[in-house]
Amino acid sequence: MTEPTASAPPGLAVEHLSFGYGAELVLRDVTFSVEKRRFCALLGPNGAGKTSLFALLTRLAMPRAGRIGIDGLDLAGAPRAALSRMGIVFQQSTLDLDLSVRSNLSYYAALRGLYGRDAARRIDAALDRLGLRDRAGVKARELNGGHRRRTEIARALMHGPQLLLLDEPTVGLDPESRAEITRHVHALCETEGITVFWATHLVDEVAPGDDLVILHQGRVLARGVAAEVAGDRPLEAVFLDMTARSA
Ligand SMILES: Nc1ncnc2c1ncn2[C@@H]1O[C@H](COP(=O)(O)OP(=O)(O)OP(=O)(O)O)[C@@H](O)[C@H]1O
Repeated sequence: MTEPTASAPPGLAVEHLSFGYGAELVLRDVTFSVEKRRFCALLGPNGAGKTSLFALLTRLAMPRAGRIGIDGLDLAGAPRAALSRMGIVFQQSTLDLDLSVRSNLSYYAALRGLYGRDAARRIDAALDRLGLRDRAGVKARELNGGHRRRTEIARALMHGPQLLLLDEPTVGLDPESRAEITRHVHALCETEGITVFWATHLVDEVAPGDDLVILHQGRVLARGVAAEVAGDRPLEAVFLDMTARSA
């Protein structure tokens, strides 16, 4: 995790961000940055503010204070250009269950202004990336939870984003599918060279070499490489201690 430099802006920069739904703030002076092509886990218990932060990153909500940079672009100043660099997987599934995997991707491609051969090529590439080519014709309703999530990740990558945001993408999955999706996205980060920002409340989804931001009650309690944040103790114990201490 590095501070921004003039030559290489971070994939994601969050600076002094504050936000609340009413009088009370649910994000307070949140600051961190993620270097390009890194996997960063946003780890926080229920109610920490993870989904609220995602709402700000995707401009579904506006901050009270602070700034968000995407690949060197200011999200408030150049929202279209900044958003076009992002792929997003929300916590709640947004697949049309009555459409096939391919049709779900085609529909989304059209929304992104992608048609014809270009769209077909991108869809095939996205299906291959997520190991879904043999399920292209299957209705989303007939997929298991893990394959539905993979379809959403494939869809989020179709327009070639530099930054992939995932809000608790393994919620509701069985342990095997959860481990598989977590592994898959870590691999994508390496092979595709994209920056990944992954929200979770589950410590076992964080690899020792990942960047890590621990969020609790709207505040950043720790940030850095996960192994360094953990030190010589298991990350789970450090996380539980930190969140209990600040409660
Ligand atoms: N629409 C809303 N109106 C008012 N308060 C809200 C709203 N959405 C969230 N909150 C509150 O904001 C705080 C942060 O919630 P948020 O959903 O961002 O946390 P989270 O880390 O994503 O939690 P979870 O893992 O449970 O989804 C919580 O106290 C929550 O009750």
